[in-house]
Amino acid sequence: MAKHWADFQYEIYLNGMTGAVPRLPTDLTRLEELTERRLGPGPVGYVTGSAGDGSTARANRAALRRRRIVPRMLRDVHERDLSVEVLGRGLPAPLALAPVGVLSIMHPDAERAAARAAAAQGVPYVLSSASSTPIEQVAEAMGDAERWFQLYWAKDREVTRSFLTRAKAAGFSVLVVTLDTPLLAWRPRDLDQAYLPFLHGVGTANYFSDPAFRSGLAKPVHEDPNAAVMHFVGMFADPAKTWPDLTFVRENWDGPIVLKGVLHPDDARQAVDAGMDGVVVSNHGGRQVAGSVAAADALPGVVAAVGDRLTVLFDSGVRTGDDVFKALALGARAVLVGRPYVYGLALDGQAGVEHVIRCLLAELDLTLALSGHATPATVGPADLMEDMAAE
Ligand SMILES: Cc1cc2nc3c(=O)[nH]c(=O)nc-3n(C[C@H](O)[C@H](O)[C@H](O)COP(=O)(O)O)c2cc1C
Ligand SMILES: CCCCC(=O)C(=O)O
Repeated sequence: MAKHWADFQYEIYLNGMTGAVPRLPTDLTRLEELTERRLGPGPVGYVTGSAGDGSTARANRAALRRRRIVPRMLRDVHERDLSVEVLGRGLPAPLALAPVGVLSIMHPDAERAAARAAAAQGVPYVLSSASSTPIEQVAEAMGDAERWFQLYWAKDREVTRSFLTRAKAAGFSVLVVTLDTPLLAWRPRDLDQAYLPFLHGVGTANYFSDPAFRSGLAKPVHEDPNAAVMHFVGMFADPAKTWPDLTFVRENWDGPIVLKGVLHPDDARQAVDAGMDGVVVSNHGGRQVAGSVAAADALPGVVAAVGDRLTVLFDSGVRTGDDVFKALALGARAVLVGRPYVYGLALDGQAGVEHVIRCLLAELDLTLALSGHATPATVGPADLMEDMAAE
């Protein structure tokens, strides 16, 4: 029998018999406000902030809330199974932790804590290129748990080649190539405080640990750390790249490759032509193009264009189990979640990240059951209706 994630509900109530209540709220939409009070203004602005006036991040939430579930009754949901197959791997649930850089500004245990939490709960951890912990050390913290690597596709080919070699050797299976960040967007919350996390003593240790990166520096990192950070800022991504350049990535990675940040159906079709295995429909949590289409509004078009040829994943704005349900209903195979687990990390380290995963999946399990589904496979557009007046 598959694990019933909803059992977490009665575990919480039973623990309550000894006076214990969860350390963090079980309504994950409340974590942002708590994090605002916990972290310093620089880090909190960086994690909660978005591009421009924040309209894309708000649109992401609105597009999910606007879709309402139409539950079905009497459909035997006694035995449920949330497991899904994604890119040839069996996952216990349709969820992965999104790549998030510089986690050391959120919690001293940083990427190791997030990776351990993912491993403990069995969901894939997607490690950011811009992590504050080197690739190998994250792998070591994870044992043989499922791990994916997110590539910032550098100007310097040798850095990209080196990252891919290191990630492969460290047991990362799926490559996630982020396309939506060829430049860092206009982010007023960071600009108004003149706060660029990489310049505040946390650097991007993953780059600093890389021999190919270091060989591009005029002076060793410890002699001029700010110059090293500015070198990173100038080379971590490459606005000159075009679709044919993907050949290089394909030739240097023999596992599945997923393109993250696809919103237009024609770009999804180009991903097929480029021999890719999947896409993440995402607007980077509203952090890149202000005024962009909401990710959930872009999802059906991408699914219609390539859903039979590529694995379509989704992120941007997922905060609750019913949000995950809605993304599945719109055609996503699985979702990535970003800020909520970072808030969990900031508030309670590894335990906080595990709390977020368990709440999301318990709520998803119950949403499925209460809507008449025993598995994600049966969920589809007929489970949703649109309510333009929804709050
Ligand atoms: C603080 C922060 C740092 C991020 N760093 C990266 C990164 O290094 N690479 C990447 O592909 N996406 C990065 N993202 C975007 C996430 O992977 C993901 O697309 C986004 O957070 C999803 O939206 P959500 O936060 O609403 O769940 C970052 C997001 C945040 C909030
Ligand atoms: C250099 C880019 C860093 C991380 C990122 O993707 C984000 O802040 O959204």
